[in-house]
Amino acid sequence: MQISIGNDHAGTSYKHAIVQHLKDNGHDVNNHGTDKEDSVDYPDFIHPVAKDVENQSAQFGIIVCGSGNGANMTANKHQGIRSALCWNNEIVALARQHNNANILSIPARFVSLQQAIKFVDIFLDTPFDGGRHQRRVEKIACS
Ligand SMILES: O=C(CO)[C@H](O)[C@H](O)[C@H](O)COP(=O)(O)O
Repeated sequence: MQISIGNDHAGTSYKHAIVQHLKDNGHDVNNHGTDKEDSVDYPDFIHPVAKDVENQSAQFGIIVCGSGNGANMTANKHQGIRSALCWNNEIVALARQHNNANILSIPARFVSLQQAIKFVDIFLDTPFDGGRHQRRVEKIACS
């Protein structure tokens, strides 16, 4: 599966571990950085991930910053994006099952690395339920 990933300086260490985990599990990864710990502006590294998912050059995106909020707000500015800020396993699963989320936003300063990697696995392994949720998801997009 083609996955795009991006992060700010608060998410760099988690990003590196997540990229390795994804590659170990046979996924292709577009890493949009940042790859350093120097302070950066998260929109610069999140917009490219959202564009990849929006133009379907990646099936899913993973974005990582300190609280997850700024990255999530940035990604959701893109028309075709449903980015979910998640902080426990159930919320990750529901983001896929009920909201057909295509980007996972991880709050690196508030969850452990082990939790973050588990969130990625749940996100990629959980299908959208469709049904009544499809009707609701279609109403999210503003015309
Ligand atoms: O998007 C954020 C805030 O909503 C992220 O948490 C950033 O990583 C955070 O703002 C960075 O803060 P810093 O003090 O500049 O490291």
